[in-house]
Amino acid sequence: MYELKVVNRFAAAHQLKMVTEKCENLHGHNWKVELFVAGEKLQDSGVLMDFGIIKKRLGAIIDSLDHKFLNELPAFADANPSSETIARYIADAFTERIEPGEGIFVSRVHVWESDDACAAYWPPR
Ligand SMILES: Nc1nc2c(c(=O)[nH]1)N=C([C@H](O)[C@H](O)COP(=O)(O)OP(=O)(O)OP(=O)(O)O)CN2
Ligand SMILES: [Zn+2]
Repeated sequence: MYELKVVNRFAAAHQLKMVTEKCENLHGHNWKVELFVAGEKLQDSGVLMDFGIIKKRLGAIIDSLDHKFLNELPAFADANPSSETIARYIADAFTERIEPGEGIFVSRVHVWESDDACAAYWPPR
């Protein structure tokens, strides 16, 4: 099995209900996202998938979050925009962009809310 990781970042605002009182106030973070894709078989070129393609697809997803008020996005209509649900959203959105026959899957997404706090999501397979 091979696993690749690409990294991206976004800035956004959110409010979190039912976590701690201070989190209910409107505030923002500079999130860091690490997306992992995995697969068994390399292409003839010796790569699992070109990093450039993965970065471009992740970039489009990050654009949907960057400089947004996350609570207002349809993706978080039913869920607090926590680092956990952001990681799940990114994993699901990337999985939708994988084309048949590409032979990869999203193995993990890390979402760092600060330098010392990170949520990891492993999509079910
Ligand atoms: N499991 C999670 N816990 C918390 C999340 C989360 O997404 N998942 N998010 C928050 C809030 O976003 C909050 O803004 C972060 O607050 P806090 O962890 O207190 O961060 P600080 O930068 O204020 O760090 P301190 O160490 O408390 O100064 C909360 N929890
Ligand atoms: Zn926060």
